[in-house]
Amino acid sequence: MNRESTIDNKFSAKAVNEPVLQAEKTSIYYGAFLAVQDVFLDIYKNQITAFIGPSGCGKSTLLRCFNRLNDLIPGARVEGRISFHGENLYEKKFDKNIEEVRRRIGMVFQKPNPFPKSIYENIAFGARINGYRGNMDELVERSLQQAALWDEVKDKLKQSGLSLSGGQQQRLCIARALAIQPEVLLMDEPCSALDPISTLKVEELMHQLKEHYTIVIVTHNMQQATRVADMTAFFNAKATEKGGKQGYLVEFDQTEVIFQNPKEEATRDYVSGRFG
Ligand SMILES: Nc1ncnc2c1ncn2[C@@H]1O[C@H](COP(=O)(O)OP(=O)(O)OP(=O)(O)O)[C@@H](O)[C@H]1O
Repeated sequence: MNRESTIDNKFSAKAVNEPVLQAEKTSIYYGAFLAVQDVFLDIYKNQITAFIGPSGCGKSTLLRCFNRLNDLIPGARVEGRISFHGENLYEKKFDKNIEEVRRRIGMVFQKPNPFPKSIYENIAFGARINGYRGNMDELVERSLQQAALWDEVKDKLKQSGLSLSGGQQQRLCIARALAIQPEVLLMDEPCSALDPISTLKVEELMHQLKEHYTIVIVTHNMQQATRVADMTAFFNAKATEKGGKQGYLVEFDQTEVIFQNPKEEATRDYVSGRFG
């Protein structure tokens, strides 16, 4: 996508909202391998932004940069800028505060990964580590309510989180993320391990959560993107001379534009199921 059309898209969406996170000419490497190149993208407050595109185009790689989770991968490196409320997230100032970055920008993974602890402790543990001094019972209830799980677990808070169904475990992980009061939730294919009913529950939950949180979701499920996302970014990958693949952002716009009237032919082909 050329820079001008990115700017056009940016301005049309900016009129609606302010960006919380921004990628500006962001390229991400694993060692010498350039996985994603020159991404310009804004994530708007209280909106859901979906990343879609074929396997290996760098959706998860970019997502993990938004809370510096890629720092944990040896050899991973970011060029260009990622900013959070206008401040460069990769500045030294944030190096010392990386836990705070990840508290404010939480993450939910593909596979539900509750701690092997009680349902109650799954919520309380992180809050305690983050220095929460308020009423813990209230926080546990509030977080489970927000994650639309309270009614299902209120009578068994001492049971292991691992005793819950997959869909419940994922909502427990969302509750755990919410308990440390983030501003942003990054969700990497949060429903791919769930059955259709649990998937719909998580999607309903996302609609409720966006009133208070900004959400970015990586999804392979295009119906899911159309159901939940306000904005959608379509990524693709091109073959490199060395036989690898390099990801790039093709088009970023309001979800209905991406699915009904995209500007790029590649987007049209992908959303109509012609490749991917
Ligand atoms: N930890 C890593 N070390 C080295 N290369 C990696 C690592 N993680 C991802 N890659 C490479 O970076 C590229 C982008 O991968 P990424 O997982 O971000 O793509 P994706 O679009 O999320 O794919 P999928 O939809 O299959 O999850 C791929 O070529 C992948 O092999």
